[in-house]
Amino acid sequence: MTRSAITTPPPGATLPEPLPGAPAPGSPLGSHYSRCFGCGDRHPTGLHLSAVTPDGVTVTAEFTVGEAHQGAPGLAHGGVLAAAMDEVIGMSVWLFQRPYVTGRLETDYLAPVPVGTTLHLRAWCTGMSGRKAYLEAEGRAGAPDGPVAVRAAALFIEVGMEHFAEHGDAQAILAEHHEYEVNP
Ligand SMILES: CCCCCCCCCCCC(=O)SCCNC(=O)CCNC(=O)[C@H](O)C(C)(C)COP(=O)(O)OP(=O)(O)OC[C@H]1O[C@@H](n2cnc3c(N)ncnc32)[C@H](O)[C@@H]1OP(=O)(O)O
Repeated sequence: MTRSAITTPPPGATLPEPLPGAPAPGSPLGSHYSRCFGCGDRHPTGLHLSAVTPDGVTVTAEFTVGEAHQGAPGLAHGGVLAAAMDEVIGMSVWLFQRPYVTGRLETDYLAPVPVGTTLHLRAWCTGMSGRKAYLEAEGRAGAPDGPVAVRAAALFIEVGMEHFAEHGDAQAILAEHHEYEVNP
């Protein structure tokens, strides 16, 4: 991965440990929003990622490239592949039980990805420092040990839950996250 200094953990960054209450290894991670382009099952043309965590700190997921995801005829759009990287990284950082958003996402495209290909995605954290989490992801074509078609490195920034209510749709949050208080 040709990651930049911005997505490289600084000296002293720490690696996450599985937290109490983390999903059991192999158990599916839920969608954070049913209409999310990345993971929502109610999004008509989204990526429909469903993920599992093998160990409480990393995430694996599958994404099958569909007709709605093309750039060149018959090939996945690069922005859609970046979205898949963003989503699987977002799912992995969700394991830390604090809300984060993408600050920076760097993507390397190593091979074209034809429609119908299933990408086997994996995301992991390379370090945490204050509000910053440094993460990487890869997508392998056809099998978990298939050739790497896309790679990413990212800087995610921790925010308060109010970030989503202030800038987004508070009613939609309440409809899906019953544990969330808009005015705590
Ligand atoms: C209800 C359930 C929902 C659950 C929802 C779950 C959603 C997950 C979805 C997947 C993830 C996404 O797509 S999220 C959507 C895409 N991303 C976004 O919309 C984020 C838009 N950006 C922002 O809102 C803001 O810029 C923030 C929050 C990232 C940062 O603003 P801030 O809180 O004011 O903090 P700020 O001081 O600027 O930055 C903190 C530190 O991070 C550094 N920093 C910040 N951005 C960058 C950057 N791009 N490149 C380098 N460094 C950066 C700063 O230099 C600083 O370093 P230092 O000076 O401290 O050293």
